[in-house]
Amino acid sequence: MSTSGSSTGNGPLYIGVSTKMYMGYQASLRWLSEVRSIVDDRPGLGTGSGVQDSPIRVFVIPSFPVLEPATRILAGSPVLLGAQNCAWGDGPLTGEVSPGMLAELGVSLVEIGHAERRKLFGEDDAVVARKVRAAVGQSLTPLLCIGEPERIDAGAAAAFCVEQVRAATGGDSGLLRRLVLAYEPVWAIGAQEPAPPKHVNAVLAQIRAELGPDCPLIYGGSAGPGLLPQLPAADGLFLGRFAHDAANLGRVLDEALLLRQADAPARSSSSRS
Ligand SMILES: O=C[C@H](O)COP(=O)(O)O
Repeated sequence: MSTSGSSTGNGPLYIGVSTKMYMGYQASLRWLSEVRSIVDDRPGLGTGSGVQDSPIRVFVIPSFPVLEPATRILAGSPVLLGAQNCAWGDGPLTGEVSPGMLAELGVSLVEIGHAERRKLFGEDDAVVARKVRAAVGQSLTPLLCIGEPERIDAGAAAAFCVEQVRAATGGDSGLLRRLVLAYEPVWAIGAQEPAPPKHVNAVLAQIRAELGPDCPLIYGGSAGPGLLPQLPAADGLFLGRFAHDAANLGRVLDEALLLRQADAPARSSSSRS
């Protein structure tokens, strides 16, 4: 999946959902079928063959055992398939899933460094960095999750996140260009409400100023309908619980389509100049 260039303002918006471990196998399949219908009902999202031209990149990240049937449910649609984690390689890593196998399955992006992996499964910066390289080595796009653990001011939060990105990439700008960054303040994950838009916009703007325009930067943490229009600094949303009702994903996609339609005249005139 090509991610080149920042999408803020005129590039694609990334709208994705992880099911985490909230759904069983059958429920996941039903949800994926609903997502498929919701996307099919919105021709502005494009088709599977035209995904690189679509103004919106939709992705879903179900549990590992669901990935293979997901490829059939989503076949021909523009929805990209992601995995919630990967190993740092293959071989003697019992119980893990290699990036190579994910690529073989048709997965195009993989979450790395989610706050729950860092906190509950002891993934430190070194492990995250190994996974990022392993994923890129198999042409997967790492969806690198970053975010401050506690409520702190926007400047300190952005500095924390930039350090996480540098640790994950070793400062390699070529690697940075291969990522999608998901800013998820840990304190806003699993909460009633997302982080305040003012905080999110300030953190995203400062991360962007530090890292440059080369990779999409999206927001996650209790996100749902109504949030995206309040986040002009975000290149999209990474949704959890509030999109497990697939109708809410539809609402967010409508908001994303409206935003990109509103941008279209500016985009076409800037492409002429
Ligand atoms: O994976 C998604 C994010 O961690 C957000 O999850 P949430 O919306 O349920 O807080």
